Amino acid sequence: MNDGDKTRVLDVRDLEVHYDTREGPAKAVDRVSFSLRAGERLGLIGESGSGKTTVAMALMRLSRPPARIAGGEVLLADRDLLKLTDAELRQTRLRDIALVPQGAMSSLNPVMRVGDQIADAILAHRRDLNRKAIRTRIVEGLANVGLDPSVARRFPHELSGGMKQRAVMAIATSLAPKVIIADEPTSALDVVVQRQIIQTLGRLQDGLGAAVVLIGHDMGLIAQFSDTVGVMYAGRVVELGPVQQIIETPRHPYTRLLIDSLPGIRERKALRGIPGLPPRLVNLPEGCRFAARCPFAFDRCRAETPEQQTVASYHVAACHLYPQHDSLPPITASEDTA
Ligand SMILES: Nc1ncnc2c1ncn2[C@@H]1O[C@H](COP(=O)(O)OP(=O)(O)OP(=O)(O)O)[C@@H](O)[C@H]1O
Repeated sequence: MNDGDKTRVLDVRDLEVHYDTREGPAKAVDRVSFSLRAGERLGLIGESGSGKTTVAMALMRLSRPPARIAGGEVLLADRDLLKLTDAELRQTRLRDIALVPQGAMSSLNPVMRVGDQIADAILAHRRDLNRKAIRTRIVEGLANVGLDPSVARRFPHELSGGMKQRAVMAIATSLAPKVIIADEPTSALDVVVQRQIIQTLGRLQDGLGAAVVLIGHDMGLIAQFSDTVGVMYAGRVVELGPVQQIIETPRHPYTRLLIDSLPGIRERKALRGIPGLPPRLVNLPEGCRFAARCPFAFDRCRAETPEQQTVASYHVAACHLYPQHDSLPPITASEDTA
């Protein structure tokens, strides 16, 4: 029986990433856990600085000083990526897990034709393929992201922003990875192109049967794409659950404020307007990282870090309101304007 769609392809457990600073470690990613099944789409959302890119880099084991993976596991099938040798890691990247990095321009080599860049990615793994087979794969790879075969002969500067992003997606998926991490693949593109790129990512993923982690700060775009949404705040996943539940009955106060701050979820606006600022990540006191901005905070929130609680089926929230409550209490007028 093929139960591939039920198989966990990525299991992230208690991932911790610190930036070493003169004042001590900044805990930019703190015990982040989530898992993905084949074909699943997880959207990871949070304000700027919440740790999304730091997670993406750690999932590829691309963290560089001052960033340091301080703990946890990244299980691809049953292998912990954090324990692989450098040679094993080179084989695993692109083939098992691939990153569509933030900023297409900076990830393309400006002095190399697009086709050669795809060929390089393939050749790093498939020395057995001859020129014709590689050529076929380049044309297929370009077609999969909606690009004409002629793009293979072009240099990055000859392409529009959207085409560059598609070219990056073609390189990242040239070895048919099982997991694709897409870090804000639409930032710096106009709204129409953004939607097209997300649709292309979806089609590409369907074709490959891959799982996707889509990182972004646009709840509309994330909601449109994802099956599951993880909400990050100051380095922690504060809520994780099915997209519809997250939108309709958010349990964590931060998620609720995030959604309430959107003029209309379908209008695809960026996050804005939660009063206050996230905490500094060095020398953090015990307690919930959101407590200072939370309309529901009580003494325990400032003293004890909340762990994830199951709040509904496949839905967790890291908040001391649970499991005592079924849902989030209403925000009163005075709290609303606080
Ligand atoms: N080189 C660094 N040294 C110290 N702290 C850093 C460094 N790089 C990032 N950080 C901190 O790590 C935290 C997470 O940053 P990260 O870039 O992962 O956030 P993000 O959610 O991806 O933001 P964005 O949406 O703007 O890309 C931030 O609070 C940032 O201040």
